[in-house]
Amino acid sequence: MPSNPPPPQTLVNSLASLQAPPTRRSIVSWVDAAGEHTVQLQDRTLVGSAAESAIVIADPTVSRLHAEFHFDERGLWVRDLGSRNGTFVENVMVREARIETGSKIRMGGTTLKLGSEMTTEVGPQFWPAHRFGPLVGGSASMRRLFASLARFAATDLSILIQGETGTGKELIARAVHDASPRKQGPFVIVDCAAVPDALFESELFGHVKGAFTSAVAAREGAFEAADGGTVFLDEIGELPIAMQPKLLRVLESRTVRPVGSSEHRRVDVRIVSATHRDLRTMVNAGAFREDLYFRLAGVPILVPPLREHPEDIPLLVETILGRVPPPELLAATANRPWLGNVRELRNFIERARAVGPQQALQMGGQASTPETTTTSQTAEGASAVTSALKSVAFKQSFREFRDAWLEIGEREYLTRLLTQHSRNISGAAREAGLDRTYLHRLVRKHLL
Ligand SMILES: Nc1ncnc2c1ncn2[C@@H]1O[C@H](COP(=O)(O)OP(=O)(O)OP(=O)(O)O)[C@@H](O)[C@H]1O
Repeated sequence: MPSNPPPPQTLVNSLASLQAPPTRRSIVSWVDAAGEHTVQLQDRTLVGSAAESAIVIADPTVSRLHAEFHFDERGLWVRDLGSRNGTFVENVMVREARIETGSKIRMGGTTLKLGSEMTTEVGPQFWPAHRFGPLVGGSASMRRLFASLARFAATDLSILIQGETGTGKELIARAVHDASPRKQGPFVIVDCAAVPDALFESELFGHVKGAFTSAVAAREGAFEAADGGTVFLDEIGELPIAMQPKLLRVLESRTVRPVGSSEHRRVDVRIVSATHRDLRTMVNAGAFREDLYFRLAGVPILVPPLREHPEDIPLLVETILGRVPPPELLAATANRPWLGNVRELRNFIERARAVGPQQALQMGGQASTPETTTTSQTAEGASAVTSALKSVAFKQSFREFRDAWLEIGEREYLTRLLTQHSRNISGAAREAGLDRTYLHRLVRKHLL
């Protein structure tokens, strides 16, 4: 593994070498119950309502394996696979037909429009499986994401993961590390939202004994601890502006200088960072350095919110539950906004395990914003807990029951604590006897 810093031009070149010259590709666009979609066609592209299809159409009038697009030397074809409601090209029912840019293809009640676009993408556009390491997802957007992760994990390029809270950014960072040649090396997480400004430099680069008053012993920073592996900079948008040039210098020189030391130490790390913010708008607002942004975003990855790929919910529920979910649980997860994304879905499933889907729904799993968390809601939460306890379905193991109730109790405690302290984390942590960093994590975990 190269330990010397790749100069920016090399970074650009190595990215360019992964890209093919622009070519024209066929795309189809459609609107269904899950929203608007555009997908690039491969040599053979299966279309249906089954989650395993390359193009998944959320429409019950579309058969699970409805039709196939395929190319041959004469052009692009659509072939009906014996679907229930048929495939139509310009309103004529077809078994197989050649189609061209602009053609309208109707499958059941959904119309797909054929278009084209210039692209430089190479490699498999869709990951062939519904899993990538610990991540699950069979939707087109997740399988496209998995294909990018697989492709870039093998490189040493810096990856910037952007997505709403609970979309799986940390899990993605781990999956990238595990799929990379550095997988035997360490994976070190720095939660930039939880590090006090004064300790940032020491947290990242370490310090020598006596570097500052509380430095009673030398301490290794995250970069040295991750030597040979990956540093995951979570919530990178919270990195104080004063730290940004220091981080940039380390990324450029691939050396760190612990606080209080004059010695520069060489480190060999891969950087993966994540944020729920749009760093580009922060750059425009002067809150984030443009040069650092480009250093971090060698490969920008956008993780879709759960509401944009609701077809993945059943698979996620099954994975979280560890077995085929009962129909009433699946029904309870449908048509909800899931503002807290997969984390909120996980919390909901854990509550539903303890009290059943209906009670879990009544207890409210939706993310509440600071502005909307009121004392009356807290009281409602408390009575919901009390009534939920009365109707516990003692179906699961003791361990599952206990864990689910701990979650409920934890959330209730934190809600009251934060309300009492007007969301002042330091004050709340003091009263609760918790470390501020830990409280911060709990608050994020429960979407409070
Ligand atoms: N695609 C997925 N497959 C399986 N589990 C997932 C997936 N995405 C997220 N999760 C689960 O959802 C929860 C939240 O994921 P994670 O902590 O990675 O989100 P995040 O985007 O980093 O959140 P935050 O921005 O709040 O830190 C975790 O329990 C994680 O295991």
